[in-house]
Amino acid sequence: MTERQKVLLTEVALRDGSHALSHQYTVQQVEKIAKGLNEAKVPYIEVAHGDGLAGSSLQYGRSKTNEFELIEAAVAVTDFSKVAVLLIPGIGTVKELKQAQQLGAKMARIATHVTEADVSAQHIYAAKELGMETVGFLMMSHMAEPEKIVEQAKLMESYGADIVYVVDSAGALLPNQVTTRIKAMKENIGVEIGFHAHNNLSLAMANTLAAIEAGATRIDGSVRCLGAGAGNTQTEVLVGVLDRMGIETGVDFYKMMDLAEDVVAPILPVPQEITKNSLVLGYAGVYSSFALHAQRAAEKFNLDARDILIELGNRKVVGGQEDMIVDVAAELAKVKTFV
Ligand SMILES: CC[C@H](O)CC(=O)C(=O)O
Ligand SMILES: [Mn+2]
Repeated sequence: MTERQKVLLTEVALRDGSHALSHQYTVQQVEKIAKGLNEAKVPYIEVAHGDGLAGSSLQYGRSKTNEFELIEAAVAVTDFSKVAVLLIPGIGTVKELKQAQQLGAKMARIATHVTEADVSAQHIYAAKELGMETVGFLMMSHMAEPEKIVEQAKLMESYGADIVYVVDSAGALLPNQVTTRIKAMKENIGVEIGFHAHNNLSLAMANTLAAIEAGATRIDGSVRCLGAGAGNTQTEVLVGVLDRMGIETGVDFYKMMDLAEDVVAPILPVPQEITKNSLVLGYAGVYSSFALHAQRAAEKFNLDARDILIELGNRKVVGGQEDMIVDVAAELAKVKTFV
């Protein structure tokens, strides 16, 4: 009998999904969701502020609950799933990484802009020293050609990353662009390859399947697609689709659907959908977590948030440059008063 192709899933609703809830998760909600994911046998559950460890701030949005309490709560209810944390060097530090590891986090995902992998060295070394499975997470991968991504992935591999992810932070990639990126990595790097999608152009599932077909074996999903912008690839749907394709995830399809419907849906302020602002994120290639900030700036300056997002895309603004959102809005408002 031939062995079934396997993919390992990381659930990001308790990290990327935090954006959809304006970082207002409570310990009770995290306990319930993590328990359900554990029972459904999801291999990894990421828990942190939406912008990673230490992201709670005026710039990125304040968390309702200290993320270490949330990590502790997730670890306490999981005996199968491993808890992962995400860290952007410069926002989070080795100190927070150590704290998360001491609380029981087993995987560290170190995220950098796709052309700045060199800033991940210290944090990847530290995560490996702490005995954590370590992922290099190349954000905004639509902004670099496959050759550049390979070069950056090789750097992360050289620092000790066990896995390197292509991250479609803006939900801007088209399936053929995912294929060329993952294929180039597959041909040139020796570690496992992962893929993280956003659904702004309604392509999260198609892009995820393209990534798997091209050789990705680590895939991110989010229950009810909770995540920044239009959210991520919907985990419970992905589990069903992969099963139909004969690809094994080890995740219990019925338990994932029940968790989505009975536990996650009731806590959502509004269902996650492709709104006009999230569609424009994908269209203009803008970091998904900018949508809510752009909406607030639009209200303040009496503008259409789409115009702000398009201009941010023109200027190739990247994660970490949230302060540019208000600057761009102010400039657009000034131009508007002069015409
Ligand atoms: C933590 C920053 C960012 O939201 C990571 C991510 O999920 C992405 O780039 O899509
Ligand atoms: Mn994301």
